[in-house]
Amino acid sequence: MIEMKDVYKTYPNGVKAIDGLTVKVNKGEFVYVVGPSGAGKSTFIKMMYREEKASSGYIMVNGQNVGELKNREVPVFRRNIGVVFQDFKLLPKLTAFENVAFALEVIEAEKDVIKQRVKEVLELVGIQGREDALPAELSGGEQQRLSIARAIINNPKVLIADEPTGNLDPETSWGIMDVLEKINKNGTTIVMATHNRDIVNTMKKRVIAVEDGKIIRDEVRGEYGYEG
Ligand SMILES: Nc1ncnc2c1ncn2[C@@H]1O[C@H](COP(=O)(O)OP(=O)(O)OP(=O)(O)O)[C@@H](O)[C@H]1O
Repeated sequence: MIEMKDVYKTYPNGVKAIDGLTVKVNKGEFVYVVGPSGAGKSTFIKMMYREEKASSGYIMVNGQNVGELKNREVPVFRRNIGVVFQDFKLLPKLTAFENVAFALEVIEAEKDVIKQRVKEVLELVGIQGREDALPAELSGGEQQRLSIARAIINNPKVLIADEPTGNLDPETSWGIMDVLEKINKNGTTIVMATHNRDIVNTMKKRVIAVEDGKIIRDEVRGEYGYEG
């Protein structure tokens, strides 16, 4: 599903963010990526959806060699990858419905299909009935649910989340984790970078710890493992 081999990433300013990384994530897994600030977590996961290009090494995602993708092939490649961010990145002038429908309009799905599918995903994430709300009219937790709905509208094989609970209080964060669990149970592979110790320690899933651009720990039922 996701495979990286001997991957390096140096940013144009000379920062070595990823320094020889090899890993495999199988279909249906739920993986936490942990590590100190600046360790390279975001860079690691951004390379999975070609937001950042590796400087060298081999990256395979959903059967596609990411390094060989031409720029014009990236949008189609990304249809099979949903992405969720800490700050939601919703379009502020569009309603909840429109934010989610957008990805289906791009692929010219029929109106009825769009309506039905948006209804399904809003229900799945638990914000049915809020179709007409603007993002600013939703709570932080609701906005994150909406951004998850947008990420899964195309039924992606992989969902990548970069600190999805980073802006949310603990109780709201648990609600988001329930939604991600449900999506994972439906067969979607999830990779989630997080600083949330409680969530990682409670959920007992695979934990990959990154430090100085390298994987220093990879455990099947791991713990967060950092103080503070
Ligand atoms: N676009 C960029 N240009 C230059 N350097 C960058 C860029 N993005 C990240 N870096 C640097 O690469 C290193 C790894 O950053 P990255 O964001 O991947 O870490 P992180 O583990 O996700 O950190 P955090 O937990 O704070 O989000 C850091 O030294 C960072 O300053």
